[in-house]
Amino acid sequence: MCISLWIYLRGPVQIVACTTESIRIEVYNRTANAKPIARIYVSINSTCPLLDFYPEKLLSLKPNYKVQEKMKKITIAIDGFSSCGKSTMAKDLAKEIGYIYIDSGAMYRAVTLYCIEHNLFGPDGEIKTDELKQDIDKIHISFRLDPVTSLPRTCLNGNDVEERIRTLEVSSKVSPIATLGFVREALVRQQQELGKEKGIVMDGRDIGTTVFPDAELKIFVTASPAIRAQRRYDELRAKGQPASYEDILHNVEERDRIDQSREVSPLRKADDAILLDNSHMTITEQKEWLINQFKRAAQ
Ligand SMILES: Nc1ncnc2c1ncn2[C@@H]1O[C@H](COP(=O)(O)OP(=O)(O)O)[C@@H](O)[C@H]1O
Ligand SMILES: Nc1ccn([C@H]2C[C@H](O)[C@@H](COP(=O)(O)OP(=O)(O)O)O2)c(=O)n1
Repeated sequence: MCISLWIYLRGPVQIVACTTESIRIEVYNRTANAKPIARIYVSINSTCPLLDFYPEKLLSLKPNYKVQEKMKKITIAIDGFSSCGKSTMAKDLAKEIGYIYIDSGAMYRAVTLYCIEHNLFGPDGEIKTDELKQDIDKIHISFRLDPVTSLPRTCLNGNDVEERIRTLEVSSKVSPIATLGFVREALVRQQQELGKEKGIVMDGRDIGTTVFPDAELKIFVTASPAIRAQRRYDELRAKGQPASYEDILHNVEERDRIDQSREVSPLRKADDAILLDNSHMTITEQKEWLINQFKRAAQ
């Protein structure tokens, strides 16, 4: 078993719970303060050794405590099609209300990057499933908080891979990886562990249906494939990464197809999810819309 923790500790630390399955640590201000400024959950499970931790309160530079304090702590699931703005919305909301934000897609992307780097794709793009199964114990995913942006950065076996998991190569290989039952089982367990205490916004494909079926607020986001491809194209160009609109559109459509048709936890709207088509909404408009949904659900 291997445990690695990276966190900027800003105060006294207290281990509040320690079982054979998990350790829960709270970090306090040096000044007397009843509330922890960070909570870290580390799950230890020999069949699922992927580790995650999240310094909760450090996520928010200025969380809107006024909104949060008088409301109940809930779970927010944001699912939907590729590149429609799920993580943008989820991050914006989490910052506003001081919740944990987890990008579950980043976890599938990190497993994909591991496969690329360890030659676990065959010449025709087929996954060497048996070898990946053997290696799954060696894949450690965690989130490290960026001290400048206060947003989580994805780490794979201790290395920051936040940029490398966003390339078109990873995007084009991630959907087949996400169809594998044993990969999904390992990641879903981790995601559920992270959300045990509520106060979390998680985005992905199966959050409202499989990971948190009891979430108090479920959103299902969509936008037209052309608009989604354009958004991803603009993003890659802005980062100075080479991009072809046609390749991205093809990738978006192909991933939609695989995500919707896979056997395990296919992408679908939960019956109790609210549908949002943000094709013609600005980022600010969708943020305001989502905050209103939160206020209603957390009352
Ligand atoms: N309403 C919007 N209008 C224009 N661009 C948007 C909107 N929402 C998100 N974006 C941009 O679209 C791109 C994809 O958004 P992202 O949040 O990464 O999508 P997802 O998490 O669904 O894959 C990002 O560059 C983001 O800034
Ligand atoms: N909960 C999740 C999250 C992502 N996935 C899969 C499906 C997606 O094609 C990949 C990558 O997800 P990601 O959210 O990063 O993809 P986009 O940002 O929408 O392009 O992972 C999944 O199967 N289940």
